[in-house]
Amino acid sequence: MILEALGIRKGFSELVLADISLRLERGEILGIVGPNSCGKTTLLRILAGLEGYYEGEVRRNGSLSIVFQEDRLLPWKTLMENICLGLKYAGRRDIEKALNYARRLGISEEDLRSFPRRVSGGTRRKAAIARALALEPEIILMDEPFTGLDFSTMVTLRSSLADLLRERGISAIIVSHQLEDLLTVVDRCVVMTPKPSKIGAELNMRGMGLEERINLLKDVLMRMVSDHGP
Ligand SMILES: Nc1ncnc2c1ncn2[C@@H]1O[C@H](COP(=O)(O)OP(=O)(O)OP(=O)(O)O)[C@@H](O)[C@H]1O
Repeated sequence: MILEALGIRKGFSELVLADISLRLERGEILGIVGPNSCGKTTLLRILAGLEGYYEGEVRRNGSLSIVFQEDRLLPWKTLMENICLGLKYAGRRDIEKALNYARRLGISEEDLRSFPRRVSGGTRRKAAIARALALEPEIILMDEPFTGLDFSTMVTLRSSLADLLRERGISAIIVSHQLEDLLTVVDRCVVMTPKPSKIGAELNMRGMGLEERINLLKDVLMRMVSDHGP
């Protein structure tokens, strides 16, 4: 186990996460799906240590980076400078390695030298992911990495990202509404119920083809809708 959540409970004006327990194994890619506002982002923030108050426990056995839903790039710095920002603060000099992650994700040399406003949304998303990978974390948490991208960007990002994670043995949790893209890359998937949310189902998808994965998830979602209402 590299990351584990035990009995997480968290609310704001109302209870959002009622009782969430999950476990990420070393080298595993875990998907999280769930209805709007069930608390997926809040859960990622708790796993990353960014939420001050919650009940339950998070256990972590490795370094962690998070990719937020918004790219959060500094507009006055080039993509290259943005990607290397964390390295600079960490006092590290392995810039070439960081830029290689960016290239592997499909960012061109020209875009690397450009400011965020000059490049496409897809390239900004890739830069945000490259910035997180540049720190060479053992765990990466990604909030909606495939959402809002055009089809070809999504397909190339999905495969280059999965290759990089597998190659480097990085353990990952990916939250996504893009079910087909998510299911293509995960080993396992957990499904959250509507809030106050719990884990409604846990699906081991290793060794399954995409169609089988989609059908399995569809069945589970249909069952959960009939149990919890729309
Ligand atoms: N800082 C906050 N203050 C008050 N309420 C919050 C805060 N953060 C989240 N919430 C509320 O908690 C609930 C869960 O939000 P969260 O963004 O975690 O859900 P989500 O599943 O990621 O949503 P989506 O599917 O829309 O991305 C929502 O009702 C949201 O309004």
